[in-house]
Amino acid sequence: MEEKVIKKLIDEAKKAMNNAYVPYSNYPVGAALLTEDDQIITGCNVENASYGLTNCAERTALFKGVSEGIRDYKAIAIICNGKLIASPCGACRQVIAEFLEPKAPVILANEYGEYQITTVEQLLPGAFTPKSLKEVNNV
Ligand SMILES: O=c1ccn([C@H]2C[C@H](O)[C@@H](CO)O2)c(=O)[nH]1
Ligand SMILES: [Zn+2]
Repeated sequence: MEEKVIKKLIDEAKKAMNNAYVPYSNYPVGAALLTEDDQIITGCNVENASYGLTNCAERTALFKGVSEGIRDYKAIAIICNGKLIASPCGACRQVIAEFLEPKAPVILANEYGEYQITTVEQLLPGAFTPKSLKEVNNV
């Protein structure tokens, strides 16, 4: 990926992180998806007094995009506050694997602009995906 695009995605994820609704964890997270046609869709985590209803930043971004009719994504950047480099939870890894190719880059960043790049398949090896169901149902 071009450095310029990586930086732009991290920047947009950071802006989304500033909208995080995190009164319970105080742990804001932001995500930015790059669509196949080079649009950027962002999301933040949205918590709830009923804690288990919290929606992570990654899933917010994906559900926003899909609900707007966008299904093809080529990369995602995830950022969290502080020095720690972001790491998506298990639920988000599964949802990312639904919509991004196994080799798609996943950019994990911290607030200071430091980042590392991994892939969907490295985050969730042997993922259960739409392809798994296709082979069984022969569709
Ligand atoms: O990948 C992750 C991991 C955690 N969170 C959120 C959920 C919750 O609001 C807060 C603490 O778990 O961080 C995300 O948004 N994305
Ligand atoms: Zn998550």
